[in-house]
Amino acid sequence: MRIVTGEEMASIDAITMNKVGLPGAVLMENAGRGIARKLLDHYGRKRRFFIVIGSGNNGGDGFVVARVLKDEGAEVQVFIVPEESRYKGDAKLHKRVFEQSGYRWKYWKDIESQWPAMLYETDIIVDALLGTGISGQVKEPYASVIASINKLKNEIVSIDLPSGVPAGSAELNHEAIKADRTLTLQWTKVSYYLEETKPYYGEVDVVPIGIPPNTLRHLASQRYIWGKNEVVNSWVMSKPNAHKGDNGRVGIIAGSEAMPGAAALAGSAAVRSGAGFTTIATVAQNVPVIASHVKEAMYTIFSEKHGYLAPTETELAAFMDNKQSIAVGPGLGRTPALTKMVAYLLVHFKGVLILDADALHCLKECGPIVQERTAPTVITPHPGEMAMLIDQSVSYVNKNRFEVAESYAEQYGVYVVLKGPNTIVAEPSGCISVNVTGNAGLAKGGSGDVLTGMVAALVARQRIQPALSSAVFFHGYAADLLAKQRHVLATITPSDIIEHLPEAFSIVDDD
Ligand SMILES: NC(=O)C1=CN([C@@H]2O[C@H](COP(=O)(O)OP(=O)(O)OC[C@H]3O[C@@H](n4cnc5c(N)ncnc54)[C@H](O)[C@@H]3O)[C@@H](O)[C@H]2O)[C@@H](O)CC1
Ligand SMILES: [K+]
Repeated sequence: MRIVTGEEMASIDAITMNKVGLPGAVLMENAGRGIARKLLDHYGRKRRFFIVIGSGNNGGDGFVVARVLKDEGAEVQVFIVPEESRYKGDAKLHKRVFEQSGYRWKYWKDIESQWPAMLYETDIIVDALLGTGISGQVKEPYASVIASINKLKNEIVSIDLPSGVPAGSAELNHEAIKADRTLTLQWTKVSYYLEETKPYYGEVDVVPIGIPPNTLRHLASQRYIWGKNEVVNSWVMSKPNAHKGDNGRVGIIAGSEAMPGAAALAGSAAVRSGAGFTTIATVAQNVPVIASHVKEAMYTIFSEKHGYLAPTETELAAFMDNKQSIAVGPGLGRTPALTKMVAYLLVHFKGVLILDADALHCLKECGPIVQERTAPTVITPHPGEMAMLIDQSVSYVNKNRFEVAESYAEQYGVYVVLKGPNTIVAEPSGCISVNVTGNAGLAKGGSGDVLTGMVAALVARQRIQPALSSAVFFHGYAADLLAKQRHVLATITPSDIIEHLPEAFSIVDDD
């Protein structure tokens, strides 16, 4: 399933009309009919609908919804916001079809004074005011209509996207409809995955409108959702006669004297995610405590300085030998020795190198080596770490997640796993996949260490992009499984996530 901006949606609509030959009025009929069907399925015919219609094609969809609901015997009132003369093209056509079907609309401004009382008797408000065609601040009379609707307690269902919310960005300096439910057309829009605009959408359901998939080849951007189907379809099953070496040799460099837990979580997650061999490199005093938690791992003791890892090049060279992937970072602390270690691994390690947590802070100094590296490099920043890497604020990163992840991945030739709600995986090619699993129970120290261990295990035996996207999926999916058992998300711990990985992985049925 793709994720699009308003401009991309308009260009695909145009290609469908002009190149494929499916008229816009048919797409609008499909859109309105699909939405009416969902409304009837969800709310039934006995509910009363109040449809508010704007002057663009989103309003045109509103006329189709109104006609189909009336055809089906539902109680519907229709109000248009602009002057009648403003309707053009397909919206004008469907306004006429609505009228010729014997149905009537009223001007919003004529009922404005009585509408709170009218709406008191109305169950559901359908918002067909503005769609993907909005530009800039919402102008009058739409701004006042939106503000009035938001004051009501009625259930609000938006067509395509909540009116006033831009499709492709989180630029929102004005009031927009706060929908309970959004029935989005054909594909979800970028703003649904951004922290600032997501809450406006409410629950989202996708309504196909008949755009042929081959039109997608005209899109330059590649953003898509990585869901259960993608995980299952891309999963490479273990061979029935596999031996340990076939399941990947994974190295985890983690844990200073004060932070043994980070190494235990990352190591344990790698083991639980099916790594054939997991070796944890840490300070000597950590080994007994970590080993009591991660019995299956092997241990390498690195030289240290004041409780922080400071390995020699010989120690690093020996550790790298034979490994498909190495993750560096959890619980290491930011020391000059860490920067040296990261630089050495970037140059000399030929497998997949995963840089997380403290190791990310070395990247600014190591930029040119990262660009020159030919083996795959993965970085797993949370928004704060990403902001540090590009010298921007966290709010800038949150508002521009797609662009930030994509441009960093392209500039440095790395895979970026930008964490947060709807974690993004950006490939060096610019291709982006978005995760839809997970919940607030994951917002805890240690949860990133678990993901790092999972990533290290999966990249060691699967292709890199599906491995990253699927690791993120399983991490969130385990949290979703736990959420079904617990009423309070706050009680979910990173260790619980590790324990639930077998249940999460069972969707790929790898016996
Ligand atoms: N043929 C098509 O292109 C299809 C489009 N569809 C619908 O059409 C929508 C896009 O249609 P449009 O491009 O006509 O745009 P919209 O319906 O989103 O709105 C554009 C209208 O709003 C006005 N407007 C723009 N910015 C504004 C602002 N800041 N404040 C107040 N008014 C503003 C414009 O003057 C124009 O009248 C989609 O969201 C979808 O609902 C669907 O019917 C499927 C087919
Ligand atoms: K809308």
